[in-house]
Amino acid sequence: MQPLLEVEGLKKTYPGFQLNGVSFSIYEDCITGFIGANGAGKTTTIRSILHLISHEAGTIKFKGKDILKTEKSFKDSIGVVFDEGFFYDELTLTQMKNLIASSYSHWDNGAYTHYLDAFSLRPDQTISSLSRGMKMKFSLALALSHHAELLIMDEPTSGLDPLVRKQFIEILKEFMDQGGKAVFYSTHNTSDLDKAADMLVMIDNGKILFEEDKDMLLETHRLVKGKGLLPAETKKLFLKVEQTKYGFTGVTNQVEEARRIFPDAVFERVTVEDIMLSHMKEGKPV
Ligand SMILES: Nc1ncnc2c1ncn2[C@@H]1O[C@H](COP(=O)(O)OP(=O)(O)OP(=O)(O)O)[C@@H](O)[C@H]1O
Repeated sequence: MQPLLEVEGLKKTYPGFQLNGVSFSIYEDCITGFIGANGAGKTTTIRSILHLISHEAGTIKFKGKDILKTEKSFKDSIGVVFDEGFFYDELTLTQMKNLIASSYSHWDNGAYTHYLDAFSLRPDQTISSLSRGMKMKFSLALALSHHAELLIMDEPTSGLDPLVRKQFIEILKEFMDQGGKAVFYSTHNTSDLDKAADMLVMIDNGKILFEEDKDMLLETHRLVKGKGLLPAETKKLFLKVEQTKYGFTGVTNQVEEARRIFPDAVFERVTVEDIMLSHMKEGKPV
């Protein structure tokens, strides 16, 4: 796998919070989900990558080149979608598009019209008349209309209904089918990542907890449900385990050992949410 974007040693300090040497890569032909609790540092990381905020240390390379030295070509190569689009409410979609299109070297009006049609958006509508879902679709249409190689999105699906989220995933897959592309997006909708993600990057309290292939994670973890009281000395087999008066439920990545010790327990496949929760303890990393 070829890294398209490499983030190395990113540091950004706010009072009471620090991105602390954040490093990870976004690979070509991969949809990478960026997960973590509220306040973990997802938006701060994305804004630092996009240079919307300054950072104190760290390098960001796109196709092996420092983006500070290739600012214009990096901007041309990425499509960006935020939770709330940065739009002027009083403008029509066409007026807003014209403003944005002029800053890209390879704007493709045919592609833009295609997406506007596909999303049932009217060019003469004003931004203020768009619902949340329509705004996201408009953002996506803009992000996909200048031959971007990498889509970077911060919670693009927050507050959207399941049907729009399904459509969103279909568009991402269509984008990826072109080949040589990559998507990086933060979300709390982990069930979408079960369907769409190839890689997962998890951040907690400003530090990367893991950067893994999703299928590998799902393959190497199991949700274990057993009866009775869990012996204290076996707790270390679990990333997180909960005991009730009826039995215990926990996520393990030591599946063979757990099967040996709990032959009567039920072993179920995990979801991205199970993995995420198993790495968090009441908002703090284990
Ligand atoms: N402009 C700012 N000034 C001061 N602190 C900030 C600023 N922006 C973010 N922070 C702090 O940085 C931390 C990380 O915030 P960030 O928005 O990156 O988290 P997040 O993972 O995107 O959270 P969420 O899932 O809730 O969107 C939080 O503690 C937040 O309060």
